[in-house]
Amino acid sequence: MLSLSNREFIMYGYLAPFYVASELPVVVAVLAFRVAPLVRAALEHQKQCLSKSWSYLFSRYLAYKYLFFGASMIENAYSKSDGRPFLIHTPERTNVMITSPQHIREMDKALRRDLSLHAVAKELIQPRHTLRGFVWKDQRGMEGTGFFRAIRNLLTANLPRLIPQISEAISTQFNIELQKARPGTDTARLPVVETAKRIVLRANCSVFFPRELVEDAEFMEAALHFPHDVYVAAEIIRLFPCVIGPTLARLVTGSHKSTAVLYDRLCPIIQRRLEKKSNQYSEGNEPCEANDAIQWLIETAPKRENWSIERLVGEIVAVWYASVHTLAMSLAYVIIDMYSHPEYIESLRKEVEGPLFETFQATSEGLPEVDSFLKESMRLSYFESSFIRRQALRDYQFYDGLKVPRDSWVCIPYQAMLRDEARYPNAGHFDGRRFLHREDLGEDPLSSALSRHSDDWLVWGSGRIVCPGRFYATVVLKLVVAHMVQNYSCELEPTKGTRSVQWRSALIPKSGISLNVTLRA
Ligand code: HEM
Repeated sequence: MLSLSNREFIMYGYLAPFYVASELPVVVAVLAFRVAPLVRAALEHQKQCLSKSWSYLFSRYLAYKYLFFGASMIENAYSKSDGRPFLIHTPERTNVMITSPQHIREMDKALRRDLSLHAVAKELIQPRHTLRGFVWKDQRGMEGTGFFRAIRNLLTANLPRLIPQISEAISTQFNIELQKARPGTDTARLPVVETAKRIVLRANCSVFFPRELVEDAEFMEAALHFPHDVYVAAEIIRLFPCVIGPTLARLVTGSHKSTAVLYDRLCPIIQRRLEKKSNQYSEGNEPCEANDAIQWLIETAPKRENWSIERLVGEIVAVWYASVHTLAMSLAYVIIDMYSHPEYIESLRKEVEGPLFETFQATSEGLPEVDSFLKESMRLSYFESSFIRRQALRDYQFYDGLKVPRDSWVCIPYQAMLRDEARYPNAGHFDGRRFLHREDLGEDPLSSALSRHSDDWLVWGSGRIVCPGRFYATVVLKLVVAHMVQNYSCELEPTKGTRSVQWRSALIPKSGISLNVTLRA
Protein backbone atom coordinates (compact mmCIF):
# COMPACT_ATOMS: atom_id res chain seq x y z
CA MET A 1 0.00 0.00 0.00
CA LEU A 2 1.28 3.44 -0.92
CA SER A 3 2.06 5.46 2.16
CA LEU A 4 3.48 8.97 2.35
CA SER A 5 5.90 10.08 5.01
CA ASN A 6 5.12 13.34 6.78
CA ARG A 7 7.78 15.17 4.82
CA GLU A 8 6.51 13.91 1.47
CA PHE A 9 2.94 14.77 2.45
CA ILE A 10 3.90 18.31 3.32
CA MET A 11 5.96 18.64 0.13
CA TYR A 12 3.15 17.45 -2.15
CA GLY A 13 0.72 19.59 -0.20
CA TYR A 14 2.79 22.65 -1.05
CA LEU A 15 3.33 21.59 -4.65
CA ALA A 16 -0.31 20.68 -5.40
CA PRO A 17 -1.49 24.22 -6.07
CA PHE A 18 1.44 24.78 -8.45
CA TYR A 19 0.56 21.55 -10.19
CA VAL A 20 -3.10 22.49 -10.55
CA ALA A 21 -2.11 25.97 -11.69
CA SER A 22 0.10 24.54 -14.39
CA GLU A 23 -2.82 22.35 -15.57
CA LEU A 24 -5.33 25.24 -15.35
CA PRO A 25 -5.37 26.12 -19.05
CA VAL A 26 -6.15 22.50 -19.84
CA VAL A 27 -8.90 22.40 -17.21
CA VAL A 28 -10.38 25.66 -18.46
CA ALA A 29 -10.26 24.43 -22.05
CA VAL A 30 -12.02 21.19 -21.11
CA LEU A 31 -14.63 23.04 -19.08
CA ALA A 32 -15.17 25.57 -21.86
CA PHE A 33 -15.53 22.77 -24.37
CA ARG A 34 -18.09 20.90 -22.23
CA VAL A 35 -19.93 23.79 -20.63
CA ALA A 36 -20.00 26.44 -23.34
CA PRO A 37 -22.68 24.69 -25.43
CA LEU A 38 -24.80 24.36 -22.30
CA VAL A 39 -24.39 28.05 -21.54
CA ARG A 40 -25.02 28.92 -25.17
CA ALA A 41 -28.18 26.77 -25.19
CA ALA A 42 -29.36 28.38 -21.95
CA LEU A 43 -28.79 31.85 -23.35
CA GLU A 44 -30.47 30.93 -26.64
CA HIS A 45 -33.42 29.51 -24.74
CA GLN A 46 -33.70 32.66 -22.70
CA LYS A 47 -33.47 34.76 -25.86
CA GLN A 48 -36.14 32.65 -27.53
CA CYS A 49 -38.40 32.92 -24.49
CA LEU A 50 -37.88 36.65 -24.47
CA SER A 51 -38.49 36.98 -28.20
CA LYS A 52 -41.53 34.70 -27.87
CA SER A 53 -42.89 36.90 -25.12
CA TRP A 54 -42.10 39.99 -27.16
CA SER A 55 -43.66 38.61 -30.29
CA TYR A 56 -46.67 37.46 -28.25
CA LEU A 57 -46.97 40.91 -26.70
CA PHE A 58 -46.49 42.53 -30.10
CA SER A 59 -49.17 40.36 -31.71
CA ARG A 60 -51.58 41.24 -28.83
CA TYR A 61 -50.76 44.91 -29.37
CA LEU A 62 -51.54 44.53 -33.08
CA ALA A 63 -54.70 42.60 -32.22
CA TYR A 64 -56.07 45.45 -30.12
CA LYS A 65 -54.80 48.08 -32.54
CA TYR A 66 -56.88 46.22 -35.16
CA LEU A 67 -60.05 47.25 -33.36
CA PHE A 68 -59.45 50.92 -34.22
CA PHE A 69 -57.29 50.74 -37.34
CA GLY A 70 -58.20 47.37 -38.84
CA ALA A 71 -59.02 48.67 -42.32
CA SER A 72 -55.74 50.65 -42.58
CA MET A 73 -53.71 47.73 -41.24
CA ILE A 74 -55.21 45.44 -43.86
CA GLU A 75 -54.55 47.98 -46.63
CA ASN A 76 -50.92 48.46 -45.53
CA ALA A 77 -50.27 44.75 -45.25
CA TYR A 78 -51.87 44.19 -48.67
CA SER A 79 -49.63 46.79 -50.31
CA LYS A 80 -46.54 45.01 -48.93
CA SER A 81 -47.76 41.49 -49.63
CA ASP A 82 -46.95 41.42 -53.34
CA GLY A 83 -49.85 39.04 -53.99
CA ARG A 84 -48.85 36.58 -51.25
CA PRO A 85 -51.13 35.59 -48.35
CA PHE A 86 -50.59 37.55 -45.14
CA LEU A 87 -51.76 37.43 -41.52
CA ILE A 88 -53.81 39.93 -39.57
CA HIS A 89 -54.07 39.57 -35.78
CA THR A 90 -57.42 40.32 -34.16
CA PRO A 91 -58.36 40.05 -30.47
CA GLU A 92 -60.13 36.73 -31.09
CA ARG A 93 -57.94 35.03 -33.68
CA THR A 94 -55.48 35.44 -36.54
CA ASN A 95 -57.01 35.99 -39.96
CA VAL A 96 -55.36 34.52 -43.05
CA MET A 97 -55.79 37.02 -45.89
CA ILE A 98 -55.78 35.63 -49.43
CA THR A 99 -55.77 37.54 -52.71
CA SER A 100 -54.68 35.23 -55.52
CA PRO A 101 -57.33 33.85 -57.91
CA GLN A 102 -56.22 30.27 -57.08
CA HIS A 103 -56.68 30.72 -53.34
CA ILE A 104 -60.02 32.48 -53.83
CA ARG A 105 -61.26 29.73 -56.14
CA GLU A 106 -60.13 27.07 -53.71
CA MET A 107 -61.79 28.84 -50.77
CA ASP A 108 -65.01 28.89 -52.73
CA LYS A 109 -64.79 25.19 -53.59
CA ALA A 110 -63.85 24.07 -50.05
CA LEU A 111 -66.23 21.59 -48.43
CA ARG A 112 -68.86 23.19 -46.20
CA ARG A 113 -67.55 21.15 -43.28
CA ASP A 114 -64.13 22.81 -43.77
CA LEU A 115 -64.74 26.53 -44.31
CA SER A 116 -67.94 28.12 -43.06
CA LEU A 117 -69.73 31.43 -43.70
CA HIS A 118 -72.39 30.60 -41.11
CA ALA A 119 -69.82 30.23 -38.31
CA VAL A 120 -68.55 33.73 -39.16
CA ALA A 121 -72.12 35.10 -39.15
CA LYS A 122 -72.73 33.48 -35.78
CA GLU A 123 -69.72 35.20 -34.31
CA LEU A 124 -70.63 38.56 -35.86
CA ILE A 125 -74.26 38.52 -34.71
CA GLN A 126 -74.08 36.37 -31.54
CA PRO A 127 -77.64 35.11 -32.20
CA ARG A 128 -77.77 33.08 -28.99
CA HIS A 129 -78.00 36.40 -27.15
CA THR A 130 -79.26 38.88 -29.72
CA LEU A 131 -81.86 36.74 -31.54
CA ARG A 132 -83.43 34.96 -28.62
CA GLY A 133 -81.34 31.83 -28.92
CA PHE A 134 -81.94 31.33 -32.65
CA VAL A 135 -78.76 29.48 -33.60
CA TRP A 136 -78.17 28.13 -37.06
CA LYS A 137 -75.89 25.27 -38.04
CA ASP A 138 -72.30 26.03 -39.01
CA GLN A 139 -72.61 24.15 -42.27
CA ARG A 140 -74.56 26.27 -44.73
CA GLY A 141 -77.45 24.46 -46.42
CA MET A 142 -77.88 21.76 -43.73
CA GLU A 143 -81.27 23.26 -42.87
CA GLY A 144 -82.08 24.45 -46.39
CA THR A 145 -81.51 27.92 -47.79
CA GLY A 146 -85.08 29.19 -47.84
CA PHE A 147 -84.09 32.77 -47.10
CA PHE A 148 -81.71 32.69 -50.05
CA ARG A 149 -84.35 31.43 -52.48
CA ALA A 150 -86.93 33.86 -51.10
CA ILE A 151 -84.71 36.80 -51.95
CA ARG A 152 -83.13 35.49 -55.13
CA ASN A 153 -86.25 34.13 -56.77
CA LEU A 154 -89.12 36.10 -55.33
CA LEU A 155 -87.69 39.50 -54.48
CA THR A 156 -85.67 39.69 -57.71
CA ALA A 157 -88.50 38.34 -59.86
CA ASN A 158 -90.92 40.89 -58.40
CA LEU A 159 -88.59 43.88 -58.75
CA PRO A 160 -90.25 45.64 -61.72
CA ARG A 161 -93.63 45.33 -59.97
CA LEU A 162 -92.12 46.67 -56.73
CA ILE A 163 -90.42 49.73 -58.25
CA PRO A 164 -93.41 52.11 -57.79
CA GLN A 165 -93.82 51.21 -54.11
CA ILE A 166 -90.08 51.49 -53.41
CA SER A 167 -90.05 54.91 -55.17
CA GLU A 168 -93.01 56.03 -53.10
CA ALA A 169 -91.31 54.89 -49.89
CA ILE A 170 -88.13 56.83 -50.81
CA SER A 171 -90.04 59.98 -51.63
CA THR A 172 -92.18 59.74 -48.45
CA GLN A 173 -89.11 59.35 -46.25
CA PHE A 174 -87.29 62.29 -47.90
CA ASN A 175 -90.36 64.47 -47.25
CA ILE A 176 -90.43 63.36 -43.61
CA GLU A 177 -86.72 64.10 -43.19
CA LEU A 178 -87.00 67.52 -44.83
CA GLN A 179 -90.03 68.43 -42.71
CA LYS A 180 -88.24 67.30 -39.57
CA ALA A 181 -85.07 69.24 -40.39
CA ARG A 182 -86.66 72.55 -41.33
CA PRO A 183 -90.43 72.64 -41.35
CA GLY A 184 -92.00 74.97 -43.90
CA THR A 185 -88.85 76.08 -45.73
CA ASP A 186 -87.21 74.90 -48.93
CA THR A 187 -83.73 74.24 -47.54
CA ALA A 188 -82.77 71.74 -44.88
CA ARG A 189 -79.60 70.36 -43.33
CA LEU A 190 -79.73 66.56 -43.32
CA PRO A 191 -77.32 64.23 -41.50
CA VAL A 192 -76.26 61.92 -44.32
CA VAL A 193 -75.84 58.65 -42.41
CA GLU A 194 -79.05 58.94 -40.38
CA THR A 195 -81.02 59.95 -43.49
CA ALA A 196 -79.59 57.04 -45.49
CA LYS A 197 -80.58 54.63 -42.71
CA ARG A 198 -84.14 55.93 -42.57
CA ILE A 199 -84.56 55.86 -46.35
CA VAL A 200 -83.36 52.27 -46.51
CA LEU A 201 -85.58 51.43 -43.55
CA ARG A 202 -88.72 52.64 -45.32
CA ALA A 203 -87.75 51.19 -48.72
CA ASN A 204 -87.01 47.77 -47.17
CA CYS A 205 -90.12 47.85 -44.98
CA SER A 206 -92.23 48.48 -48.08
CA VAL A 207 -91.15 45.13 -49.54
CA PHE A 208 -90.54 43.10 -46.38
CA PHE A 209 -93.57 43.84 -44.23
CA PRO A 210 -97.33 44.38 -44.52
CA ARG A 211 -98.69 47.94 -44.39
CA GLU A 212 -99.95 47.53 -40.82
CA LEU A 213 -96.33 47.28 -39.65
CA VAL A 214 -95.10 50.17 -41.82
CA GLU A 215 -97.72 52.36 -40.12
CA ASP A 216 -96.72 51.16 -36.64
CA ALA A 217 -94.29 53.81 -35.32
CA GLU A 218 -92.92 51.62 -32.52
CA PHE A 219 -92.23 48.77 -34.95
CA MET A 220 -90.49 51.13 -37.40
CA GLU A 221 -88.23 52.53 -34.67
CA ALA A 222 -87.37 49.01 -33.53
CA ALA A 223 -86.68 47.93 -37.13
CA LEU A 224 -84.37 50.96 -37.50
CA HIS A 225 -82.44 50.35 -34.28
CA PHE A 226 -82.30 46.57 -34.51
CA PRO A 227 -79.19 46.26 -36.77
CA HIS A 228 -77.29 48.79 -34.65
CA ASP A 229 -78.34 47.14 -31.37
CA VAL A 230 -77.32 43.71 -32.62
CA TYR A 231 -73.99 45.03 -33.87
CA VAL A 232 -73.17 46.78 -30.57
CA ALA A 233 -74.38 43.88 -28.41
CA ALA A 234 -72.38 41.36 -30.45
CA GLU A 235 -69.23 43.48 -30.18
CA ILE A 236 -69.59 43.73 -26.39
CA ILE A 237 -70.14 39.99 -26.10
CA ARG A 238 -67.10 39.30 -28.28
CA LEU A 239 -64.80 41.61 -26.36
CA PHE A 240 -65.77 41.01 -22.74
CA PRO A 241 -65.42 37.77 -20.78
CA CYS A 242 -68.48 35.53 -21.03
CA VAL A 243 -69.53 36.20 -17.44
CA ILE A 244 -70.08 39.92 -18.02
CA GLY A 245 -70.42 40.32 -21.83
CA PRO A 246 -74.06 39.21 -22.24
CA THR A 247 -75.20 41.15 -19.14
CA LEU A 248 -73.44 44.29 -20.33
CA ALA A 249 -74.96 43.85 -23.80
CA ARG A 250 -78.43 43.56 -22.25
CA LEU A 251 -77.85 46.74 -20.25
CA VAL A 252 -76.65 48.70 -23.27
CA THR A 253 -79.52 47.60 -25.54
CA GLY A 254 -82.30 47.91 -22.93
CA SER A 255 -82.65 44.11 -22.70
CA HIS A 256 -82.53 43.79 -26.51
CA LYS A 257 -85.67 45.92 -26.73
CA SER A 258 -85.70 46.27 -30.52
CA THR A 259 -85.44 42.47 -30.94
CA ALA A 260 -88.34 42.04 -28.50
CA VAL A 261 -90.55 44.47 -30.46
CA LEU A 262 -89.76 42.76 -33.79
CA TYR A 263 -90.60 39.31 -32.38
CA ASP A 264 -93.77 40.57 -30.66
CA ARG A 265 -95.14 42.07 -33.87
CA LEU A 266 -93.97 39.41 -36.31
CA CYS A 267 -95.00 36.27 -34.38
CA PRO A 268 -98.78 36.83 -34.55
CA ILE A 269 -98.61 37.83 -38.24
CA ILE A 270 -96.70 34.67 -39.12
CA GLN A 271 -99.06 32.57 -37.05
CA ARG A 272 -102.07 33.99 -38.96
CA ARG A 273 -100.33 33.42 -42.29
CA LEU A 274 -99.42 29.83 -41.39
CA GLU A 275 -103.02 29.11 -40.33
CA LYS A 276 -104.29 30.58 -43.57
CA LYS A 277 -101.82 28.51 -45.53
CA SER A 278 -102.81 25.26 -43.82
CA ASN A 279 -106.52 26.02 -44.34
CA GLN A 280 -106.22 27.30 -47.88
CA TYR A 281 -107.48 24.12 -49.46
CA SER A 282 -110.48 23.79 -47.15
CA GLU A 283 -113.76 24.81 -48.66
CA GLY A 284 -114.68 28.47 -48.42
CA ASN A 285 -111.20 29.65 -47.47
CA GLU A 286 -109.40 32.30 -49.52
CA PRO A 287 -105.69 31.71 -50.27
CA CYS A 288 -103.30 34.15 -48.60
CA GLU A 289 -102.76 37.05 -50.98
CA ALA A 290 -99.89 38.70 -49.18
CA ASN A 291 -96.92 39.33 -51.43
CA ASP A 292 -94.08 40.43 -49.17
CA ALA A 293 -90.82 39.02 -47.84
CA ILE A 294 -92.58 37.43 -44.84
CA GLN A 295 -94.77 35.45 -47.20
CA TRP A 296 -91.84 34.53 -49.49
CA LEU A 297 -89.92 33.18 -46.53
CA ILE A 298 -92.92 31.14 -45.40
CA GLU A 299 -93.32 29.77 -48.94
CA THR A 300 -89.65 28.82 -49.32
CA ALA A 301 -89.04 27.45 -45.80
CA PRO A 302 -87.79 23.85 -46.14
CA LYS A 303 -90.83 21.57 -45.74
CA ARG A 304 -88.94 18.76 -44.02
CA GLU A 305 -87.71 21.07 -41.24
CA ASN A 306 -91.19 22.09 -40.02
CA TRP A 307 -89.93 25.36 -38.57
CA SER A 308 -91.59 26.90 -35.54
CA ILE A 309 -92.96 30.44 -35.65
CA GLU A 310 -89.99 31.70 -33.61
CA ARG A 311 -87.62 30.07 -36.06
CA LEU A 312 -89.34 31.75 -39.03
CA VAL A 313 -89.12 35.11 -37.28
CA GLY A 314 -85.43 34.38 -36.63
CA GLU A 315 -84.85 33.87 -40.36
CA ILE A 316 -86.68 37.09 -41.22
CA VAL A 317 -84.83 39.25 -38.72
CA ALA A 318 -81.47 37.75 -39.73
CA VAL A 319 -82.14 38.73 -43.37
CA TRP A 320 -83.41 42.09 -42.14
CA TYR A 321 -80.06 42.63 -40.41
CA ALA A 322 -78.15 41.69 -43.59
CA SER A 323 -80.26 43.97 -45.76
CA VAL A 324 -80.42 47.20 -43.74
CA HIS A 325 -76.88 47.74 -42.52
CA THR A 326 -75.14 46.98 -45.82
CA LEU A 327 -77.50 49.00 -47.97
CA ALA A 328 -77.60 51.99 -45.60
CA MET A 329 -73.78 52.19 -45.45
CA SER A 330 -73.52 51.95 -49.26
CA LEU A 331 -76.21 54.59 -49.72
CA ALA A 332 -74.52 57.00 -47.29
CA TYR A 333 -71.29 56.72 -49.30
CA VAL A 334 -73.13 57.15 -52.61
CA ILE A 335 -74.68 60.42 -51.35
CA ILE A 336 -71.29 61.62 -50.08
CA ASP A 337 -69.61 60.69 -53.40
CA MET A 338 -72.35 62.37 -55.46
CA TYR A 339 -71.94 65.70 -53.77
CA SER A 340 -68.16 65.43 -53.42
CA HIS A 341 -68.11 65.15 -57.22
CA PRO A 342 -70.90 67.53 -58.30
CA GLU A 343 -69.52 67.55 -61.87
CA TYR A 344 -71.48 64.32 -62.49
CA ILE A 345 -74.88 65.57 -61.28
CA GLU A 346 -75.93 67.10 -64.60
CA SER A 347 -75.29 63.95 -66.65
CA LEU A 348 -76.95 61.76 -64.03
CA ARG A 349 -79.98 64.04 -64.08
CA LYS A 350 -80.10 64.00 -67.85
CA GLU A 351 -80.21 60.23 -67.86
CA VAL A 352 -82.94 59.83 -65.24
CA GLU A 353 -85.07 62.49 -66.95
CA GLY A 354 -84.71 60.77 -70.34
CA PRO A 355 -86.33 57.71 -71.95
CA LEU A 356 -83.90 55.25 -70.31
CA PHE A 357 -85.64 55.79 -67.01
CA GLU A 358 -88.86 54.25 -68.35
CA THR A 359 -86.96 51.19 -69.51
CA PHE A 360 -85.43 50.93 -66.06
CA GLN A 361 -88.85 51.18 -64.40
CA ALA A 362 -90.22 48.45 -66.66
CA THR A 363 -87.26 46.04 -66.36
CA SER A 364 -85.30 47.14 -63.25
CA GLU A 365 -82.20 47.09 -65.48
CA GLY A 366 -80.15 49.79 -67.21
CA LEU A 367 -79.33 53.47 -66.59
CA PRO A 368 -75.66 53.08 -67.55
CA GLU A 369 -74.47 56.53 -66.32
CA VAL A 370 -76.01 55.99 -62.88
CA ASP A 371 -74.85 52.38 -62.82
CA SER A 372 -71.25 53.31 -63.60
CA PHE A 373 -71.28 56.09 -61.00
CA LEU A 374 -72.61 53.72 -58.33
CA LYS A 375 -70.07 51.10 -59.24
CA GLU A 376 -67.21 53.58 -58.93
CA SER A 377 -68.61 54.74 -55.60
CA MET A 378 -68.68 51.16 -54.37
CA ARG A 379 -65.14 50.59 -55.67
CA LEU A 380 -63.64 53.49 -53.75
CA SER A 381 -66.05 53.63 -50.82
CA TYR A 382 -66.65 49.99 -49.99
CA PHE A 383 -67.64 49.94 -46.32
CA GLU A 384 -65.91 46.65 -45.48
CA SER A 385 -62.23 45.85 -45.98
CA SER A 386 -62.86 42.12 -46.02
CA PHE A 387 -66.51 41.24 -46.47
CA ILE A 388 -65.84 37.69 -47.68
CA ARG A 389 -64.84 35.59 -44.65
CA ARG A 390 -64.90 31.90 -43.79
CA GLN A 391 -64.13 30.15 -40.51
CA ALA A 392 -62.11 26.94 -40.57
CA LEU A 393 -64.23 24.30 -38.81
CA ARG A 394 -61.11 22.12 -38.68
CA ASP A 395 -57.47 22.57 -39.71
CA TYR A 396 -57.46 23.41 -43.39
CA GLN A 397 -54.64 23.46 -45.91
CA PHE A 398 -54.63 25.10 -49.33
CA TYR A 399 -53.12 23.43 -52.42
CA ASP A 400 -49.80 25.22 -51.89
CA GLY A 401 -49.46 24.28 -48.21
CA LEU A 402 -50.94 27.51 -46.80
CA LYS A 403 -52.33 26.47 -43.41
CA VAL A 404 -55.47 27.77 -41.75
CA PRO A 405 -55.67 26.44 -38.19
CA ARG A 406 -59.08 25.43 -36.84
CA ASP A 407 -61.25 28.43 -35.79
CA SER A 408 -59.12 30.89 -37.79
CA TRP A 409 -60.75 32.92 -40.52
CA VAL A 410 -59.80 33.09 -44.18
CA CYS A 411 -60.64 36.52 -45.61
CA ILE A 412 -60.35 38.39 -48.89
CA PRO A 413 -59.07 41.95 -48.32
CA TYR A 414 -61.25 43.16 -51.15
CA GLN A 415 -61.37 46.87 -50.37
CA ALA A 416 -57.58 47.11 -50.77
CA MET A 417 -57.82 45.08 -53.99
CA LEU A 418 -60.39 47.53 -55.35
CA ARG A 419 -57.88 50.36 -54.84
CA ASP A 420 -54.96 48.52 -56.38
CA GLU A 421 -53.28 50.32 -59.28
CA ALA A 422 -52.50 46.95 -60.89
CA ARG A 423 -56.23 46.23 -61.15
CA TYR A 424 -57.61 49.71 -61.88
CA PRO A 425 -55.51 52.30 -63.73
CA ASN A 426 -55.36 55.58 -61.81
CA ALA A 427 -57.02 53.68 -58.98
CA GLY A 428 -57.12 56.52 -56.44
CA HIS A 429 -59.02 58.82 -58.80
CA PHE A 430 -62.84 58.86 -58.71
CA ASP A 431 -63.99 58.38 -62.29
CA GLY A 432 -67.78 58.15 -62.41
CA ARG A 433 -67.68 56.93 -66.00
CA ARG A 434 -65.02 54.27 -65.45
CA PHE A 435 -67.50 51.44 -65.94
CA LEU A 436 -69.59 52.90 -68.76
CA HIS A 437 -69.91 50.19 -71.38
CA ARG A 438 -68.62 51.06 -74.82
CA GLU A 439 -71.32 50.21 -77.32
CA ASP A 440 -68.99 51.25 -80.15
CA LEU A 441 -66.72 48.40 -79.04
CA GLY A 442 -69.64 45.99 -79.05
CA GLU A 443 -69.68 45.64 -75.25
CA ASP A 444 -72.74 44.09 -73.65
CA PRO A 445 -74.40 46.85 -71.56
CA LEU A 446 -75.08 44.37 -68.74
CA SER A 447 -71.66 42.76 -68.61
CA SER A 448 -70.15 45.56 -66.53
CA ALA A 449 -73.29 46.36 -64.57
CA LEU A 450 -73.02 46.97 -60.83
CA SER A 451 -75.25 44.05 -59.85
CA ARG A 452 -73.37 41.45 -61.91
CA HIS A 453 -70.83 39.47 -59.99
CA SER A 454 -67.72 38.01 -61.61
CA ASP A 455 -64.16 37.04 -60.69
CA ASP A 456 -63.23 40.70 -61.25
CA TRP A 457 -66.07 42.12 -59.17
CA LEU A 458 -66.38 40.52 -55.75
CA VAL A 459 -68.34 43.22 -53.90
CA TRP A 460 -71.30 40.82 -53.82
CA GLY A 461 -69.30 37.76 -52.83
CA SER A 462 -67.40 35.12 -54.66
CA GLY A 463 -68.28 31.94 -56.54
CA ARG A 464 -71.04 29.91 -54.92
CA ILE A 465 -71.96 32.35 -52.17
CA VAL A 466 -73.15 35.56 -53.74
CA CYS A 467 -75.44 38.19 -52.24
CA PRO A 468 -79.03 37.34 -53.26
CA GLY A 469 -80.10 40.93 -52.49
CA ARG A 470 -77.79 42.58 -55.02
CA PHE A 471 -80.44 43.29 -57.68
CA TYR A 472 -82.75 44.80 -55.09
CA ALA A 473 -79.89 46.84 -53.53
CA THR A 474 -78.93 48.20 -56.96
CA VAL A 475 -82.52 49.22 -57.70
CA VAL A 476 -82.85 51.06 -54.37
CA LEU A 477 -79.56 52.93 -54.94
CA LYS A 478 -80.62 53.93 -58.46
CA LEU A 479 -84.02 55.11 -57.29
CA VAL A 480 -82.49 57.26 -54.55
CA VAL A 481 -80.00 58.83 -56.99
CA ALA A 482 -82.87 59.49 -59.44
CA HIS A 483 -85.05 61.04 -56.72
CA MET A 484 -82.27 63.28 -55.42
CA VAL A 485 -80.99 64.65 -58.72
CA GLN A 486 -84.52 65.24 -60.01
CA ASN A 487 -85.86 66.98 -56.92
CA TYR A 488 -83.05 68.67 -55.02
CA SER A 489 -79.95 70.80 -55.31
CA CYS A 490 -77.53 69.72 -52.62
CA GLU A 491 -74.26 70.81 -51.14
CA LEU A 492 -72.08 68.76 -48.85
CA GLU A 493 -70.86 70.61 -45.77
CA PRO A 494 -67.06 70.52 -45.44
CA THR A 495 -65.85 67.78 -43.07
CA LYS A 496 -62.73 67.93 -40.93
CA GLY A 497 -60.33 65.00 -41.35
CA THR A 498 -61.36 61.69 -42.83
CA ARG A 499 -64.95 60.94 -43.76
CA SER A 500 -65.07 57.54 -42.04
CA VAL A 501 -64.23 55.93 -38.73
CA GLN A 502 -62.76 52.47 -38.53
CA TRP A 503 -63.96 49.65 -36.37
CA ARG A 504 -62.24 46.34 -37.01
CA SER A 505 -62.37 45.88 -40.80
CA ALA A 506 -65.35 48.23 -41.32
CA LEU A 507 -65.17 51.80 -42.59
CA ILE A 508 -68.24 53.52 -41.21
CA PRO A 509 -69.13 56.96 -42.62
CA LYS A 510 -68.98 59.64 -39.90
CA SER A 511 -72.35 60.50 -38.44
CA GLY A 512 -71.49 64.24 -38.44
CA ILE A 513 -71.43 64.55 -42.26
CA SER A 514 -74.30 66.82 -43.36
CA LEU A 515 -75.93 67.77 -46.61
CA ASN A 516 -77.70 71.05 -47.31
CA VAL A 517 -80.73 70.19 -49.41
CA THR A 518 -82.79 72.73 -51.39
CA LEU A 519 -85.90 71.86 -53.34
CA ARG A 520 -85.44 72.46 -57.07
CA ALA A 521 -87.83 74.90 -58.65
C1 HEM B 1 -75.06 47.29 -51.10
C2 HEM B 1 -75.55 46.40 -50.30
C3 HEM B 1 -75.04 44.99 -50.10
C4 HEM B 1 -73.76 44.49 -50.21
C5 HEM B 1 -72.50 45.24 -50.59
C6 HEM B 1 -73.84 43.08 -49.93
C7 HEM B 1 -72.75 42.22 -49.99
C8 HEM B 1 -72.82 40.86 -49.66
C9 HEM B 1 -71.70 39.96 -49.70
C10 HEM B 1 -70.27 40.34 -50.09
C11 HEM B 1 -72.14 38.74 -49.32
C12 HEM B 1 -71.31 37.46 -49.25
C13 HEM B 1 -70.58 37.38 -47.92
C14 HEM B 1 -69.55 36.27 -47.87
O1 HEM B 1 -69.37 35.53 -48.82
O2 HEM B 1 -68.88 36.16 -46.83
C15 HEM B 1 -73.55 38.86 -49.04
C16 HEM B 1 -74.36 37.83 -48.60
C17 HEM B 1 -75.70 37.97 -48.34
N1 HEM B 1 -76.48 39.09 -48.53
FE1 HEM B 1 -75.84 40.88 -49.17
N2 HEM B 1 -75.13 42.75 -49.65
C18 HEM B 1 -75.91 43.88 -49.76
C19 HEM B 1 -77.26 43.99 -49.61
C20 HEM B 1 -78.10 42.95 -49.28
C21 HEM B 1 -79.54 43.04 -49.23
C22 HEM B 1 -80.34 44.30 -49.53
C23 HEM B 1 -79.99 41.80 -48.85
C24 HEM B 1 -81.42 41.34 -48.65
C25 HEM B 1 -82.46 41.83 -49.25
C26 HEM B 1 -78.84 40.94 -48.66
C27 HEM B 1 -78.88 39.62 -48.27
C28 HEM B 1 -77.78 38.79 -48.17
C29 HEM B 1 -77.85 37.42 -47.70
C30 HEM B 1 -79.10 36.69 -47.21
C31 HEM B 1 -76.54 36.90 -47.80
C32 HEM B 1 -76.06 35.48 -47.44
C33 HEM B 1 -76.10 34.64 -48.70
C34 HEM B 1 -75.79 33.16 -48.48
O3 HEM B 1 -75.68 32.69 -47.36
O4 HEM B 1 -75.67 32.49 -49.50
N3 HEM B 1 -77.71 41.66 -48.95
N4 HEM B 1 -73.94 40.17 -49.26
